[in-house]
Amino acid sequence: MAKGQVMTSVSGYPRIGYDREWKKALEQYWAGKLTRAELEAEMERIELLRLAKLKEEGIDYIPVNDFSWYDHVLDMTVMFGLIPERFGYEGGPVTADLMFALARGTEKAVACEMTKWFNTNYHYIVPEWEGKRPVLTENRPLASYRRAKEKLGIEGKPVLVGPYTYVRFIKGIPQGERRQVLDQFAEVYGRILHELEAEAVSCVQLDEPAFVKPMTADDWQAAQAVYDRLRQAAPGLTLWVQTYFDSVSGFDSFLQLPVDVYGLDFVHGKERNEAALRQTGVPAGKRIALGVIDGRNIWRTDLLAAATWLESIEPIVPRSHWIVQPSCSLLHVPLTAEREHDLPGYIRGALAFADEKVAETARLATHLSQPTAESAALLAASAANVLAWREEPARKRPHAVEAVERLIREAEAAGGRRAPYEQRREAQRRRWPELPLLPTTTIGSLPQTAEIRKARLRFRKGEWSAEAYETFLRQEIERWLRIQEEIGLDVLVHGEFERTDMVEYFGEKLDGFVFTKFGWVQSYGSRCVKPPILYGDVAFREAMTVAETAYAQSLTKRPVKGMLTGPVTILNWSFVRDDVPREQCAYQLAYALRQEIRELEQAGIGMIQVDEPAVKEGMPLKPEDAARYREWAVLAFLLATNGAGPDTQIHTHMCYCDFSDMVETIRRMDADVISLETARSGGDMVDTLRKERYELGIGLGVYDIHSPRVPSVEEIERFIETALTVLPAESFWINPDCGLKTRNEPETVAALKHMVEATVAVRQARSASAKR
Ligand code: MET
Ligand SMILES: [Zn+2]
Repeated sequence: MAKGQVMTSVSGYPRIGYDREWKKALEQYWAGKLTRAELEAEMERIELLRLAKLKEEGIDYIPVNDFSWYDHVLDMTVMFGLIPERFGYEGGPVTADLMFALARGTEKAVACEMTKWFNTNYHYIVPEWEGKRPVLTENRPLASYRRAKEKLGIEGKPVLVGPYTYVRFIKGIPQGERRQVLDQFAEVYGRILHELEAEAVSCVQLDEPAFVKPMTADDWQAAQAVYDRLRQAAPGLTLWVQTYFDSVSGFDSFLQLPVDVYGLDFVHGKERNEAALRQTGVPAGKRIALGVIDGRNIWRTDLLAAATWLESIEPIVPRSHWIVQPSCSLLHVPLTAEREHDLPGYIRGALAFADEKVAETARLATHLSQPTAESAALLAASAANVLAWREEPARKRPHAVEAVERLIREAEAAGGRRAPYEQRREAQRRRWPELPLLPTTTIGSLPQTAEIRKARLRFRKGEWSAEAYETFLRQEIERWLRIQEEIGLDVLVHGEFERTDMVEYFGEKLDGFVFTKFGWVQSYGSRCVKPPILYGDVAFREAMTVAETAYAQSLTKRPVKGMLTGPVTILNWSFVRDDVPREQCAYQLAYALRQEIRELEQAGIGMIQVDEPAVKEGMPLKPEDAARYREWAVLAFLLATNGAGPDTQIHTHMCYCDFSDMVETIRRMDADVISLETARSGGDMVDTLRKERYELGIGLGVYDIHSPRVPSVEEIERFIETALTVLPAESFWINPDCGLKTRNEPETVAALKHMVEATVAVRQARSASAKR
């Protein structure tokens, strides 16, 4: 007997297409190889294909308007006519070219900023506030709804970034005006919803992930006011407010919003959401969208466990009021695991990308609506599959696990740190007595020319032998060593020419990772990444970076810095197994890197950089979870590095990091030298350093590597002088902001020359004034 129909939904679906045809179309259009009409036709084809797919899978609430030509936040900005002055917009419809201009910049106008969408690797275009009232240039959700209906007969569910979250993202709203701005947006959202209601749209989803971030009583009051207005604007429309990526901050307030469906994440932040749900209940008649399938990760769900859990909340919300769905938009996972034939069967069988997750959602709801022998068997098979995966012997490396446990125990007993910094500094000074004050260096990668990329590809495809490839790499290393010496840099690098990507490179050389063929995920605009998959225990196989680094060192008397990617960064830029705690994986990675550091030391490499650019982005969304994360992130870094001798100089590097909230964590990482990106926030950094004395070695990025512009000697000099007002010269290093792989050779050489010239000038000025 049916206990009530359980509905299914999807919050969003990847837009890039099975062969990344979305990316290809965009890039061809930008290159002038596709007309506007051709682009439009291709985009529509891709959009309809995904809708048809969701329909075929039997999803009840099919998202429309989540599809975008670039970024869904930018779509909202365009819809509101929020075009910054510098783009010369004069009102009216916003063309696709103008939209692309905001995202990519033009000769006359710099692009809008881009930033990470919560703690994902998706980046959105940041809206800017210049005081102009938002308007409705075009009801885009309505247009998407009509397209789906006319072309496929689908009654789609328009998805929009909700007003509260959208306004929270706008940068430049003056203090104290946020409420008023929110009001203006509430009016425009009201019009959109009103028009959707008039079209007889049955249901609209407003995404409010900002509700999982800290929310004060005032914040909730503001949110309540907006939703009251939306309710008035469209009294008969089913309003669905969707949260994800963590638990809602303020469950009671959330449930007071005058909407019909409350969407909650029951994967990330599950314990808190569940406890609140059990405690508070759900107002009678309201429906609840239950995100029980992990939308962020790539593993299959134990559907039997999910069904059992759902049944446990039946006393709180009747089954007929459930909507089952993935925990968030599927934008963050690849499209299908079906084509990954090169992976071992036991891994492929454990994977669920977007399409598999959609199928899981449907399967779960079918069983819950009307259990049959067949549906029950499918659920049982799913549970058996997950169990087998958990027990799969090929994932287990007991020796590594044991060694890691031992290491942690030792670290805990000994405090985890190396010899005291002063002692290390002395040992390092003795090792490199010739190192001048304000040593100059780079962050690791040097320009990756088309020729280098071609060579790597040829080698990968088997067109080049290992010898031919190695000869090529050696030539390139040698050529760049000479260039660096000639520029006059003090600490040299080999250049990372052998690496396509700083995480992939290590993943390929460690046990415990696999790589997909088609597992692309959108990172920003047309750019897609293919994250490695950490599927089992990680273990060191053999030296990963010694050959190139030692070769570089053999060519010069100056120190060559070895380059490793840190444990937390490898973790945060991969899809990670979810059957053991994340920190466990971080420690295993750390142990493998620790062995690599040993190998480097034995090969005579004395300076080793362990890059951790992604520490900040793994930070939990809730402040109350941050301390634990910092704790294990620091421990992972220490486990990787604290085996190094006192006269080995450990460097680390972070870009994308707000030094002021990271300084304590950075200090505890105890690296001898950290290099930070500063050029774009130079002033702030200096301010922070004034307040927060930093005792260990620190390199400040003295120029922005994201732009082709070559900085002048004078401006670098000025920057160094300013920094010297807050940093002791003895601990200050000079470097660019980040790696140079995206820059070309002439601009790199010119910029580095200026950097060295500026440093020399500062050194001379100091010794002159010291003599006086
Ligand atoms: N060593 C790396 C490089 O120079 C660090 C990059 S941080 C994103 O490319
Ligand atoms: Zn960097």
